[in-house]
Amino acid sequence: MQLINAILDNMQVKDIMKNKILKVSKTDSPNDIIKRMKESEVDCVVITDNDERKNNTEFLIDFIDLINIIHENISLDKFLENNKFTELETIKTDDTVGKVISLFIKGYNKIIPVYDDNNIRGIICPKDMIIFYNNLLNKTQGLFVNILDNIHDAICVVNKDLNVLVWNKSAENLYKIEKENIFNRNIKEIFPSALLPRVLEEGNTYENIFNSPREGCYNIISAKPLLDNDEIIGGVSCDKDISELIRISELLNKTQLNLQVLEDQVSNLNESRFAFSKIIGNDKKFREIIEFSKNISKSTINVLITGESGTGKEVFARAIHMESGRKGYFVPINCSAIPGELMESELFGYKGGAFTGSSREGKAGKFELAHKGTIFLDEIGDMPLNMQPKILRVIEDGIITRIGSENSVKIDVRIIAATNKDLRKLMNEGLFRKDLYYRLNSVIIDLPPLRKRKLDVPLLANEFIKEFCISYGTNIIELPQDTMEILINHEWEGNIRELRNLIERIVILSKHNKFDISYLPNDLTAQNWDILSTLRQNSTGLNDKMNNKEKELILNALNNSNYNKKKAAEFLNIPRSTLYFKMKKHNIEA
Ligand SMILES: Nc1ncnc2c1ncn2[C@@H]1O[C@H](COP(=O)(O)OP(=O)(O)OP(=O)(O)O)[C@@H](O)[C@H]1O
Repeated sequence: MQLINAILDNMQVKDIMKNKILKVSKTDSPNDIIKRMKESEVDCVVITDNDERKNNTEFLIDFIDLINIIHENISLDKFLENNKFTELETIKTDDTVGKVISLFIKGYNKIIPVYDDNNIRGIICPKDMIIFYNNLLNKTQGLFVNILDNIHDAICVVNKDLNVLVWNKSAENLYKIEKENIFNRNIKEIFPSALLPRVLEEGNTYENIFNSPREGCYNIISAKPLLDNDEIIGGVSCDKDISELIRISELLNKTQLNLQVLEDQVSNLNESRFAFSKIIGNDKKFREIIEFSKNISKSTINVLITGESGTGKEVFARAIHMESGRKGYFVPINCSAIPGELMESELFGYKGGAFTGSSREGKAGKFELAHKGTIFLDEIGDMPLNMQPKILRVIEDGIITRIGSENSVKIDVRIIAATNKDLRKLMNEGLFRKDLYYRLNSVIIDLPPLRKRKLDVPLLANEFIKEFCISYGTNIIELPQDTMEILINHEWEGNIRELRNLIERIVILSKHNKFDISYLPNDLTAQNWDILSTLRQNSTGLNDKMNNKEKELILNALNNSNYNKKKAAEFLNIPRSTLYFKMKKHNIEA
């Protein structure tokens, strides 16, 4: 109704009035006027003669008035004298249509003349108004149906007898019932357990009730009674189709589950990759170091790992973290790789907008990231002097403050530092703080260089061969004994890293051919030339010895048989043709 009123109040009388007006004189005969009205197809006429009884100089009479005049056999003039016009309502061209409608609603049922500057400009007939109003109702009803059909939720309206009055397109789709098949039918007949009968019976509102009308179809229903002056005149329900949501949520659950499984697998993989069990080495001293490291893993004691480059310091640090069972991350930071001026922000982070170019949200530092985990300060010997007291403070108080922030954060981080430098020497040179050194070295794990556990070389080499052959998809290659000897005797300044890189090179070069000694880098073969030549010499000597022995045996057989080749061949237990061949090979005259 509000919508109709708004439409009516936005239309002016001049938009709907009839402006075809037939003007007649009061001296004209009523029969003649009726005839002209028919010809002109108008419902009423305007009598234009001046009359002092009215302000208006024009009067309006309609078809019925004229019939009465003829019936009563009086003149038009007499009819006008009877003052009937005082009963006519008047209206102006720019009045709202709403004003006209309210006149008719109040019971007025005659033509309304429309005036503008005291002149009749048009008329409004009750009959036309009924048609206009009816059209308007139909249009607004169409508009409502259109609106309802475009609502994503299924809407159902029933009257107080539970007969369906409204059933929108979404309801058709959701319940697979066409409007024509449900209109005016009792909702209970179609949905015996529908919510609306309960709503009308109890007068209660229900919200967000879960419902699954058929397999794979899920919805949430809200329903409330429709009231007119506290009297229930029907009910409306609104059903949200959440089948798609449920499907997506099931999918999400499944995906989450898969993700969890994958995450578990990855973390198992990672864990096992870095576990102590994956550290290769049978050297007695080295095994003792592994055992010792395992034992201190569970504590939170700070650890300093020393050893030449490539001896496995990071491998040990990761294994200690893994074995410790700490839930946080293992966060490695290479102190020699970070410029001094960035070190503080890398380690402690910064508050948003702390300095030019810093991100607005700020950034957590490595210490924060390692909360409940382990931070690995690799190459600690390269830690700038000005940073060392700050590291000491974190070790002592477990507190960090982001650059630019006034708030300190308490963290729980296990510290493992590593170095291939002599920290004592650095201390003596004033490049490393004593207090920091003594804080870091609660436990020292000193890893031996590879040249001090030479017997682990074949073990490591074969493990790396397996690893790279698998990752490059080649057949597992076997290193000849002489090559292995070279590897065992090599100095390995780069330690395990150098060995690992070399094996990778060999595997790549051997991909399409068999392994060849030339695949070893020149410096390695040059360094080990002595071993190589001894090995070669040994193998050449054997061949020569065997050849000499063969010649000696053949000459003996020939001498004993007086150079009778048949007898000599029989003696040597070889075919005569083979004897001839071998005599030729050893330059023995026949
Ligand atoms: N015992 C081991 N078993 C198997 N692989 C090892 C072992 N020790 C080291 N490695 C491998 O050797 C390489 C070097 O190890 P790592 O980075 O731990 O050495 P590092 O002492 O930390 O070196 P740097 O001092 O240069 O940082 C890595 O590829 C690592 O996987």
